[in-house]
Amino acid sequence: MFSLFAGAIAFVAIYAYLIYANRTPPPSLAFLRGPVGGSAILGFTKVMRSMSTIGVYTEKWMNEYGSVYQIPMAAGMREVIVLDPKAIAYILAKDTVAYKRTPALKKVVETLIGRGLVWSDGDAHKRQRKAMNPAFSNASVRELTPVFFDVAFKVKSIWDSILDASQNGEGIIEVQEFMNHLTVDNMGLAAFGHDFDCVSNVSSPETQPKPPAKPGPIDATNAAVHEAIAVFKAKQPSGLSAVLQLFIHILPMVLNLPIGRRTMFDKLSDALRNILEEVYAREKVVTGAEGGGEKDHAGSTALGLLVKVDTTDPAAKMSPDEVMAQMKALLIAGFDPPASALTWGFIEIARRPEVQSRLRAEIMEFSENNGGEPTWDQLTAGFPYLTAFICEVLRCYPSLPELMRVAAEDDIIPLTHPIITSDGKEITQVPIPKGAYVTIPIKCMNLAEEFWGPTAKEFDPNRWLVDFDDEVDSDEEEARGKPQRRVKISPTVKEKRSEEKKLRAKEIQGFKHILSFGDGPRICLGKGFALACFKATYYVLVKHFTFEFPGGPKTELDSHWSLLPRPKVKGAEGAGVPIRVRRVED
Ligand code: HEM
Repeated sequence: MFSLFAGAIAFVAIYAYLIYANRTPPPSLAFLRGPVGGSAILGFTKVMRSMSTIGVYTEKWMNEYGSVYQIPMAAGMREVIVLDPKAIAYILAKDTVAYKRTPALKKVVETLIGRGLVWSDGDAHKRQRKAMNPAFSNASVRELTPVFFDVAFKVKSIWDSILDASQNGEGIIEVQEFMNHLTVDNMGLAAFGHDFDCVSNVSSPETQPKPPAKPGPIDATNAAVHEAIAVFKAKQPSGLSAVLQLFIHILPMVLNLPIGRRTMFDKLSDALRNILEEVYAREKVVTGAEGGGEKDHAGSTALGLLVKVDTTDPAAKMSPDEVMAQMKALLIAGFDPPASALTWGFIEIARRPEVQSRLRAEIMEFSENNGGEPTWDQLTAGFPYLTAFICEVLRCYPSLPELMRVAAEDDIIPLTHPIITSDGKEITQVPIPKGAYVTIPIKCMNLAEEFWGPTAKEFDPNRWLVDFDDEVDSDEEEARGKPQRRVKISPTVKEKRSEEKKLRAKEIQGFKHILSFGDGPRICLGKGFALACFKATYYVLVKHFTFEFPGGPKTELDSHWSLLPRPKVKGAEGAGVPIRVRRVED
């Protein structure tokens, strides 16, 4: 009886504290303005993290309170939202040292991936990044580009057999599922030198005719990864899991509860550990690390390179656990974001016939003039419309909608434009107290009218067709030497573009002024890898097939959470994106 009474008192006290904490910012952040209210317990967590409203309120509040403001989140926690380009560049430049992953995020990474590059900070991060960079350099991606074409052609041949087996030469193909499998095969072959053989084993949903069965049993290692991807794709967090995740930042131990997603992570982790141990052991033998072997194979894949680092450079030495964590990170980071972005690209292709025709025209023109598939240099220096299309996919659909960091020390953040404090003063720098949670809302920065103008929310690859001479990045610079292909620009488009050049988006750092790959020391390691894979995949599949939604271009979309947010067609099973595919007529 007494314990019941004590429990009730404790509950009321915690509830009252949460209400109080949500109403009053801590003194160190009280100078920042921001929205008040929200739910007593959750603050604004729900609107900030819900798929349908992510970015929407962030932009509205930026217009109201300026480019740095604070909001109450779950259980009295406060987040400082930063939408100032200079401030973002500053924070991300000091990433891993003055700004670090939050304890909750570290816990997620540790649970799912292990204590490798993605988990580490400071010097440990620098050391591991240095060891991994060469495997993802332009020179490596140039070598790997034929792998991306091979995997795309594998998808093509399966789609051909699906269309051959159909009555009317068309098929409703679950494109997201194929993109999941394609990205895993790309990672396996390019990074580990291992064929996971996922593309040939896409399960056949009822919407598509069965491709001819592949003879022979599936290798046990590959079966494990196929199963993990299937779980991953189908699993939506349960209601309880979704609620608990709102509290992850204050109670990281909720991750240890045996809720649906944790079980899914464990399964994925186990499958990956088995696969990677096998690949690691094999690679060690091949590279001669365990006596004899074909030493020249070392360095040909990311794994080969890591094993070589492991054995030849004591300063850069990585522990076996670190190597394992890197491999898991590569498989997960190299699978989920690119599969999601590729799928978004096919969604836009299916609902915008004009974009689809223009992409195909550019690809056909190259094919007719050159024959064969383009090299990495040709993909990088040419194909302006394909490049613009990919930039627009990345801008509109960033796989990570936001980055969150915790300040490891007191700091002062510079601003591009001043903000007004809660007592009406104008400030050009923002003091950030140690321990403050700082959020960089990637999706909002990519889509805010403040930076991208009145058409910010529209999917329009044309916005990227400025003179590429102004917008050279290092890849394009390197690929020069070949004649540049130019797009003919009409006077109206020219005028529109010169307006766009004045847009504040130019103030944003990161890849082509978008933050989808992050920035600073943690900028996406696989950026070049992803871009080459996207270009090869669209080149092959858009050249040979047409895409349309069975329900027409206005087909409604919904969202699905696996690890990261994924698109789905409203009402479709799991993360389903069924698209009607036909062969391109000669
Ligand atoms: C559309 C494709 C991709 C997107 C949008 C994307 C996005 C990102 C972002 C935003 C980060 C920074 C995370 C942070 O600062 O907390 C990141 C880091 C990373 N990405 Fe990617 N990524 C993509 C593809 C890839 C691929 C294909 C690979 C592997 C080949 C990869 C490997 C990594 C790794 C290892 C990191 C961690 C880097 C570090 O902590 O130093 N990513 N990615």
